[in-house]
Amino acid sequence: MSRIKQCFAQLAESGKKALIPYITAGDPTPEHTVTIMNGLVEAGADVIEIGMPFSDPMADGPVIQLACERSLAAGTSVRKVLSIIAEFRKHNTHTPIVLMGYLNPIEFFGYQAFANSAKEAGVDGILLVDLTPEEATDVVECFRQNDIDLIYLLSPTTTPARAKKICDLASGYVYYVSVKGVTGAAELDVDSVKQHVDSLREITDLPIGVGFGIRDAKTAAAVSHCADGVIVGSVLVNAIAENKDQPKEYIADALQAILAPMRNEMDA
Ligand SMILES: O=P(O)(O)OC[C@@H](O)[C@@H](O)c1c[nH]c2ccccc12
Repeated sequence: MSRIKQCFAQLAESGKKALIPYITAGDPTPEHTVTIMNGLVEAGADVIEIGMPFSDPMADGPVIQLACERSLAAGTSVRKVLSIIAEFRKHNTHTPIVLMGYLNPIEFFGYQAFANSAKEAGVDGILLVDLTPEEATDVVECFRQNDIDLIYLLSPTTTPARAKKICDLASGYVYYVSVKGVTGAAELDVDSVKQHVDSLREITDLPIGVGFGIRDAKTAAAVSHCADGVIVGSVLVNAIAENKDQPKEYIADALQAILAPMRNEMDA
């Protein structure tokens, strides 16, 4: 059983929901990332979503765009991201890692080579923002061969027919994007999220994670009541930006101070 599947199964058994923080790898520098990841686990992360920095992150708002810039300026490459994950895996073999990114750098690296190296580094899932299900066949095969789960995005405007097609390709979990727009959205309507998640339940048995616009413990808890997991990005990435000149342990603490209350409120 994949690490992601196992994680959601264990959570379901104990009546809990997955807390999935997102950070951009190499932000502010590659030397920071493992320490920050350890902090996220300590604060109660069940899965970690790691972004591969990209120069044109079209689904991202300003907060994550700037994180990509900091990371690229510090020399983060695809290979570097994988070595960061391998480093984390030396002492953590239980937390599933989902790599999030855009197609271009991976196409350049080579899909097969990337999928093989990702597996070797300890990656469990991959979320490629601009991979449409129509184009997916070859790419999907490279990841399948390596038992890497394919996480797909579904949005408020995805039709039921398309959602079904996407869910049939997906494994691990599906990611419901709570709002139309980019990451770091200000407002999220819990009632509308619940309605959409309920209708997705008729299409798929996969766990459903919800992300975009979750920035406080109250919202995280409210969303977790109608989904299987919550994904939290920009509020954490913003805390990295605000503390980027501090020691890495200090940054890790700042992120824990945001994530731990979410964990508490979700489990309450
Ligand atoms: O930042 P937010 O609003 O908390 O949303 C999570 C999101 O950042 C993370 O999952 C993510 C970062 N970049 C993305 C690109 C597409 C979809 C999702 C993402």
